[in-house]
Order: sequence, then structure tokens, then C-alpha cells
Amino acid sequence: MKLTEQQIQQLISEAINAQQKAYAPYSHFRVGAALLGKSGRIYQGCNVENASYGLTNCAERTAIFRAVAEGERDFVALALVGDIAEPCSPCGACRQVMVEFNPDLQVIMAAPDGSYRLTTAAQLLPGFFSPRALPAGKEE
Ligand SMILES: O=c1ccn([C@H]2C[C@H](O)[C@@H](CO)O2)c(=O)[nH]1
Ligand SMILES: [Zn+2]
Repeated sequence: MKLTEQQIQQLISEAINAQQKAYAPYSHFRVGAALLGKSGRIYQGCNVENASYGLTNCAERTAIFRAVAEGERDFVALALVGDIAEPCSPCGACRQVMVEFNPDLQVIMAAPDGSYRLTTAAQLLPGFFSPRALPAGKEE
């Protein structure tokens, strides 16, 4: 499904809105994400840091986990924006979580001024480890 420019700009503006809620007292690098589900719902996420630094959860994974917890698993697009004047690139952990649900997920790497770069989860993680590699089991 090809996103319209209006859909892209709405996702970027929701990501910027989510960024305001970031809990980033250690890095001071605030990130916001907005995830569009097939249902049409948009799930916002922000980074949530911790005094035990390694427990930090990125904005993208916050949005994805939130959507899954609310019962949605089919995702169309995800926009992210960070405290940097250029398109923000998702970390490796988030890329792996994105491909789990949809390798064709459209990823909008946005800058605070609304400019962006469009790519897909699979393009961001060539040779990714796929859940299909696992023996058939009791996946839900
Ligand atoms: O794509 C990214 C990259 C970084 N961060 C967060 C993690 C940490 O809180 C801060 C600095 O790495 O930014 C995200 O949320 N998403
Ligand atoms: Zn990440």
C-alpha cells in the first residue's frame, strides 16, 4: 500500500507529538515514533530510559509493543523523529523487532522540520533473522 503524502505528514506529526513525552534524563536525546496499523489506528511511542542504562526502550519498540498489547499486529508504516536536524535512523534492535511483524513495513525516517527518507524494515536489515527459520511450533 502506497502511503499518501498526507498520511506520511500525519505520522510525522504524531511522532513529533510522541517525542514530547520521551523520558530521556540520561542521554537527553528524545525520540518519538508513530506506528500505523492496518486497522487505521496510530500508536505513539517514545524512548523510556532507566538509571540502569541498558534497560532503555526505544521509541519504535515502545510503539510496536503498545500496539501488540492493544491487540494489533498488522503494521503498515512507522515514522520516527529524534533530537537531530536530519532523518533519524532506527537502531539494530528496533529493526529486528520491525521485521518480526512485517519486513515490508514502510519506515519514515523523519527530521523535526518534516523532511524525511522512506525505506522498509527489510531494506534496513539485510539478511535479517526471520521467525520462519524456527521450527514450526506453537506460535500464536
Ligand atoms: O532509533 C532510535 C535511536 C535511539 N533511541 C533512544 C535510545 C536512548 O534513549 C536515546 C539515545 O540512544 O535514544 C530511540 O529511541 N530510537
Ligand atoms: Zn531502537
